[in-house]
Amino acid sequence: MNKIIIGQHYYLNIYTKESQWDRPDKPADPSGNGKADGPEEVQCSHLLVKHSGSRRPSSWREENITRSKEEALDLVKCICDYYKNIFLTAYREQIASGKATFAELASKYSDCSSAKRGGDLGPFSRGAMQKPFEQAAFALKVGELSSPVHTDSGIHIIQRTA
Ligand SMILES: O=C(O)CN(Cc1ccccc1)C(=O)c1nc(-c2ccccc2)[nH]c1C(=O)O
Repeated sequence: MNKIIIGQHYYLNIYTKESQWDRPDKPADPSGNGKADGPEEVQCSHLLVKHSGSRRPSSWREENITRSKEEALDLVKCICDYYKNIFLTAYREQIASGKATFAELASKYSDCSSAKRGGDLGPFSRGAMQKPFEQAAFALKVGELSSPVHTDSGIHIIQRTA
């Protein structure tokens, strides 16, 4: 039987109407979809760099991918820095079109078949992608760029677009 202590504060989630004694460790989700654990669906673009340890070390760019995992990580970091540098130094109108910059990089360098669509993967829910990719994608805010994400397919940079 829970003890009621007169005068002790409790916390009410005004969206889900749930109450709790402990102070919440993250803001309530205003979308009111009843789940405090973020959006149900996100849309992302990504740039995949495969390596010799990838599950399928082949792509539209290169029939037989032999670069090492370390070389792939260096490449991803270099593309990431290049993109962030353009993004940060660009004027407001160019930042508004920053997505096009990401799409250009993905269409040039990504080993994923989505390169033809500037890396766009379309909207997806939890359970659709490899776990490391899903965790990173759902932790991004719209417009944000991930750090390098490792999956069985290779190493990704992910940009959440919606
Ligand atoms: O991992 C594998 O065994 C082979 N795959 C999976 C795959 C292959 C073709 C189309 C889509 C996915 C890939 O290597 C792969 N994974 C992705 C991928 C991984 C995570 C998120 C989005 C795409 N793209 C590709 C691709 O060739 O185009």
